Amino acid sequence: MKISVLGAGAFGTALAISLAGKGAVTLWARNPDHVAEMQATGMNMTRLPDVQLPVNLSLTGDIAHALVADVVLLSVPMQHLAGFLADHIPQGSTANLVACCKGFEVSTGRGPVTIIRDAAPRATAAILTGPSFAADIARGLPTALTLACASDAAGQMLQQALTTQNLRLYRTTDTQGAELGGALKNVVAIACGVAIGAGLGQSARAALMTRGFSEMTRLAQHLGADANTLAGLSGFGDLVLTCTSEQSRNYRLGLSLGAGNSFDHSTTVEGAATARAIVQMTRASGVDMPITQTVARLLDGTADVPTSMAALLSRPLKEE
Ligand SMILES: NC(=O)C1=CN([C@@H]2O[C@H](COP(=O)(O)OP(=O)(O)OC[C@H]3O[C@@H](n4cnc5c(N)ncnc54)[C@H](OP(=O)(O)O)[C@@H]3O)[C@@H](O)[C@H]2O)C=CC1
Ligand SMILES: O=C(CO)COP(=O)(O)O
Repeated sequence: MKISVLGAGAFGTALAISLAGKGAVTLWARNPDHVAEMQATGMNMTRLPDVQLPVNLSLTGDIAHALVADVVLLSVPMQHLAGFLADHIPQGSTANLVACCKGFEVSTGRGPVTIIRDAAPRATAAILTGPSFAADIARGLPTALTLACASDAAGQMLQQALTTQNLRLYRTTDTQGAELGGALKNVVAIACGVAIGAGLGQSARAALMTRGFSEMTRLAQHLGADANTLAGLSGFGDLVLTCTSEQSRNYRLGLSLGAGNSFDHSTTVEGAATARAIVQMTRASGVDMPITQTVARLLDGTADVPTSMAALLSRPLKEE
């Protein structure tokens, strides 16, 4: 079984390291200088410093070479996925394509699996998502993720192919639920970061996590996804990790916003664009998404932290 990972960011590199422990893996980076640097140093200094790349991991800038694989992992940021597929994956492709990104596209409201299906309708489209920091996977720490694929047979094959000694995959056919969990938890993590950054305390964070989970489940059910998927690794599991750790870039963006500090906007923070995408998606449907709307307003600069918190606290009282 030959596996290729397209995108040598932190997550793609970590997955490639883990998978190289059990077979032939190719890691593709778009920048030839980046490939040369990784080959020379045996590390991905820019994206995953301090981690040695296995000697059997093949590094390439040649996408045609990388596409000769049984399974292709797509590890580019969400807002670039559609353009990346249009540039590199033939429309008639029958490959096994696994999205390794989290979010919704601002311009169309599509999630990663839908984007893959639209770009290559004959391909097998799947998503790998759940609670995991790239640095943990790369260091071989135990991690459990969700592999979602509409075809259970293909999902079983991918589950076997992508499970490693320390990376344990659970399987579902609910791709929509898996997409939504991974996308929405990032938005709630920004909100939690804001609360902690603004000094509102751990109780406020617990409230945001719980009501955020309720919001995630509400939207998922409205769209026809399975609430059980949201309660699993790709939803609840990733929410817990991302809302409680400063390793998370989404949470750190929230911390900066809450504390009034600057933030490096070249950092990959999927929840920012996703908050905007979800607000657009839900505008007509009437699904109540107060935390997502608050995060979108904070990011757009149309509300400040005290006003936003006051607005959340003054919502009409209701049953839990
Ligand atoms: N980091 C983590 O712990 C985890 C990340 N994820 C998800 O993985 C996805 C990727 O994140 P992550 O790896 O952390 O991001 P990084 O910021 O570490 O890296 C992004 C990578 O994408 C590449 N890239 C950016 N734009 C394009 C493009 N248009 N075409 C091709 N390649 C492109 C970058 O290339 P270049 O270096 O040349 O700029 C870089 O290699 C995100 O959706 C994230 O939510 C999921 C779980 C854990
Ligand atoms: O998705 C992640 C953990 O599962 C990584 O979180 P960040 O993108 O916020 O760093």
